[in-house]
Amino acid sequence: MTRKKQVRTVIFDTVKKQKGLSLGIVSAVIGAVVFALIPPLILADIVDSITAGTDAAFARILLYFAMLALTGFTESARESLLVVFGQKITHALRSSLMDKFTHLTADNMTKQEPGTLVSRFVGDVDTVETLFSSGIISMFADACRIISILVVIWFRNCGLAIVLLVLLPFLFCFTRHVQKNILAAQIENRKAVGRASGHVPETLHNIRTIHCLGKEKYMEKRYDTYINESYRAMEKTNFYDAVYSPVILITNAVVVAVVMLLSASGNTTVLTLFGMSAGTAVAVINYISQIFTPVESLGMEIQTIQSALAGIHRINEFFALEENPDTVPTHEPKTITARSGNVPFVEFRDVTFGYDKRVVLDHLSFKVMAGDQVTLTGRTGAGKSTIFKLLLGLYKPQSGEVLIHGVPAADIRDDERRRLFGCVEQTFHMVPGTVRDQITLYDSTISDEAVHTAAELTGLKDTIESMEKGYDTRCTDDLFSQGQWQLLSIARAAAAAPSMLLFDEITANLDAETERAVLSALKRVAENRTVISISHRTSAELGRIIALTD
Ligand SMILES: Nc1ncnc2c1ncn2[C@@H]1O[C@H](COP(=O)(O)OP(=O)(O)OP(=O)(O)O)[C@@H](O)[C@H]1O
Repeated sequence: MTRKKQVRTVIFDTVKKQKGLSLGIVSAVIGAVVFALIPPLILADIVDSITAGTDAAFARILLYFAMLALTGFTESARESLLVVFGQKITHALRSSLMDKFTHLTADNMTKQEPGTLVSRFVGDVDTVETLFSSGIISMFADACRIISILVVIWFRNCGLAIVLLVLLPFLFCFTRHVQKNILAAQIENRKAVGRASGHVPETLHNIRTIHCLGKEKYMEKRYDTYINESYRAMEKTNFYDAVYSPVILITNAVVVAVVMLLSASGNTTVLTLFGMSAGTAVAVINYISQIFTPVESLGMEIQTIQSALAGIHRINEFFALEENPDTVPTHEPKTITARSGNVPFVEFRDVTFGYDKRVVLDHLSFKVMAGDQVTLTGRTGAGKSTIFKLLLGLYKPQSGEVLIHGVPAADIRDDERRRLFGCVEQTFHMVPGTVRDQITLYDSTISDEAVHTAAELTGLKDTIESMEKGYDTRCTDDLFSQGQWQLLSIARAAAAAPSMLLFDEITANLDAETERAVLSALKRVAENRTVISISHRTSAELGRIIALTD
């Protein structure tokens, strides 16, 4: 099932939750547009009074400054409220992305590249924030400002209004051209940055192989290529950024000059369109600079919006990925572990499964009864670990059924799954925290007694208790040897007292002596439990053998 979440729904939910803030933004936007129109009109009046030889009332001068202050105040209120709103959106989006990530199907989760994922959580979400702090709402405010100024100019100097009406579409086309090129360059840059950020963890992950094969230069070169691609894309963006603003400013200056020249001409026809009083001239110059400023920022805002759209598109793609179904069980909760009798603990009934189009398991059938201890063997890539993934409900079979006590494995609830299965893999995956946290995995239902018993069963008790802080020692990579980590892994599996243990080649990376220690711990923990283990080596085999053949 896929939750119908999209960037749009996250934004609407935030607007609904932040009603006061949203209302404040709307008032500040309207206030800023209206108040910005008034000062030039008052100024025109004052100048006309002075040129007519009458006294410019002190109150009017005060009002002019008060209006200027009010315009500044509403504009900064708008900016501040938009920044706060943008941060609320960022918070909501990151929470939703994390929620989505934790619900992804195993298949989708393993396909995520770390670099791309990070750029989605950080870069793409930031672009959506700028959509609000300096994008869509500022653009709407600027559009309202342009229209309102045009209307006022029309009543004061219709010739200038006509000039602006002719000029603005050209400016708009120029702006669009610049924006399109900037967007293309930004997408190129984002891809290159994604590749570069993915390259660092990839290098770290494979550092030993790189050193062994002497591939340091190759890795450096690849990183340089990604950085250069990003640099070239950034250069393109900077070029268009640098060209855009001067063109707008020069046009502003030319329009003012032309209108002033025309209004000073003696031609009566020209004067019917461009003639104006000294006060109106002052107001008009003011308005012209006011109309060019929003046109200039409109260009930047459209650019912000376009790059945010690319970010929104990528986030929506992520939101559209398939999720694990909400485990609404088809069975009564807490009944699976209790079932026994003739129902097999595990049954693979004519199971066919593969990743993408490649078939890994082809019509596989076998049963494991409660208390059985079996070992899966087969050539590498035969699908042994895949059987575990199906058992744990991480994947569903393409045909056939994987049943745990008669219930499809994928339908088992998460809390019940930990009571059913204890899984030990080839390597230990540490969680941040103490030795106790490694064993309990933060499950508060696992008592201290269970933790101690698990440590004792695996032979780790003395080692842990000899540490200064015992079970409360914070774990670091060098706290235990490889074999001891593996024993801790077995303790983790045993602590929840699961009905079944799954061992995936747990002695694969160990020397002979450590292997013996791990195997004897494994045998103690496996006593009276159902066990399925994967093994290439006969020494590690446990009970009945199920061989996977081609
Ligand atoms: N998440 C995945 N996406 C795509 N292919 C996968 C995935 N996991 C495993 N495979 C492929 O499926 C096949 C079976 O893998 P699996 O790990 O189950 O084999 P295995 O028998 O456990 O092998 P080994 O003994 O080497 O661990 C392999 O060819 C592997 O490359």
